Amino acid sequence: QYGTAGFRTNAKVLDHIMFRMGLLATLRSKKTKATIGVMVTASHNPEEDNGVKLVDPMGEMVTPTWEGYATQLANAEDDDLLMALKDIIAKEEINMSQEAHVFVGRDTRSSSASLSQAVLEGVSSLGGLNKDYGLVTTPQLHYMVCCQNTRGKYGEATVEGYYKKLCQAFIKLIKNASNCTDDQKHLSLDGANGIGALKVREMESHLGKELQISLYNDGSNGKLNYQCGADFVKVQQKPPTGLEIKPGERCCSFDGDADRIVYYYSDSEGKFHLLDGDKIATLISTFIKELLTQAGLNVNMAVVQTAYANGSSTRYLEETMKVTVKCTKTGVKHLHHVAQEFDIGVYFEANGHGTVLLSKSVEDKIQQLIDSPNSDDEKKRAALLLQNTINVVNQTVGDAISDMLLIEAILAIKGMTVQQWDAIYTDLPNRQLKVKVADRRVIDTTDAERRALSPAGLQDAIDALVKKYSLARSFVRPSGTEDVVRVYAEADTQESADALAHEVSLAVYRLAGGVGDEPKPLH
Ligand SMILES: CC(=O)N[C@H]1[C@@H](OP(=O)(O)O)O[C@H](CO)[C@@H](O)[C@@H]1O
Repeated sequence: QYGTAGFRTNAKVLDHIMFRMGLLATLRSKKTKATIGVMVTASHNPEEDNGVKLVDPMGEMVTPTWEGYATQLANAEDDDLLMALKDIIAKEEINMSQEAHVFVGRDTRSSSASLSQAVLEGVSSLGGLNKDYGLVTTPQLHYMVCCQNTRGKYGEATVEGYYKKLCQAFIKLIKNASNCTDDQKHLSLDGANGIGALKVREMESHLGKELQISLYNDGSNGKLNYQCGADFVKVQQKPPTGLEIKPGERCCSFDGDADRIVYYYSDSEGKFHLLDGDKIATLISTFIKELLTQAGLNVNMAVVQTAYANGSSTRYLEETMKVTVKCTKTGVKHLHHVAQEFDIGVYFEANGHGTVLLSKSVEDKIQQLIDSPNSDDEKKRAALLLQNTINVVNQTVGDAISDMLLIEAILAIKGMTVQQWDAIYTDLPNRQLKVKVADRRVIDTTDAERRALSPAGLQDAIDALVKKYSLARSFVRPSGTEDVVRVYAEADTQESADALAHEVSLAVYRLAGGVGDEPKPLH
């Protein structure tokens, strides 16, 4: 039901672009008669400084038409702005006397205050009504927009309401964890020097003693996402700077706007182990599946992944867990929509962005079990656990805070250590690389981006390279957020994954118009 459309630029984003995003959100609100959110936030790449995300309850902002309007407005010269607005109003048949409501949030970068001010001015200039939530995480703004558009059914549209909803559910869940020691209640958290760190601090008083968080990279001196945060940890496959990692201890990293999370630990030999979005999806879906069985509920559940999901996770889910797995294009908007097609859809990108969606009919069935005098104790317990799971989850979008609470609760209830969770299946070694090309649009893909249709010969070259290695898989796709082609490879050993990724990068460089120096081998 929810979608975001990102708008980013490598150049310094000027206030006037933000002003125009305020105009766009106002038009969208008038068109849909719903509240729209605008989040001013950086991308995960510390070099790409500014961005804005539009939170749209109709999920329509993600269609090419509205993305096109965003570009049209952002690029219009001052003299043409009125024309561009009139054009959109006419095409969308927008009734300008309709009220408009826009919620605005921002992250902790020093530029965010003036950028969000520009958004607010854009909204006011078209007569829209705005509410400035100030410093919030992206998923918190999504939550507010949802509460507003469901007239409070989803919760209370305040930051306090968000903490209360999630923490109360977490505390109810954790009551089912017997023999949880203080050690197990401890978590080290890398806040990516971003808004998530501030918000976790704010939330702590609601958690009581049930979860003890040591916060690192809390923004007091480091730079947002720089050598820390979920994306750095996932791509570099190493711990963030600024976090003291003690052997065996459970750690996690948020990204800068707190919509992604990854877990990790280092073993007694100092080897780093990453538990990414695929491991998270596996843990959550297994937990929910067990509860559904205990509650005697037969519902249609699926895990939604992208091509970046580790092959081992897909195999484990399908073959061992007998869970339906779907693969979509990269980008949460794609995963979210596919997850909605199921009674329960657990979706995660490998990078740690994801959540769980539950249909109204499943929620009703769970409530009936809780209310029914005929349910036995086991069924009732399972149904209550499912209900509190639903309440701890932010169903509007992937949310690092909510995911963290759910994961912590599951580990405590199952009495599972991070090592046991990691041992559910073993990731295939993998490598992600980037290749610069003159025009990344020359690469066209199909089959959820797993196969390249163009340029000619590229897919054949990849197929031939993959054949050289065992358990290997590789694909390339143009990034949607950076001017690069991304290369992914996995294989039975790290050396093979690295070699395959390098060879595929060379094929891209040669067949898709690489620029600059030829990619060099990793070793
Ligand atoms: C491989 C990878 O991590 N890709 C990321 C990245 O997209 P690209 O289209 O690959 O640039 O940014 C997206 C938005 O944050 C995120 O949804 C996606 O998963």
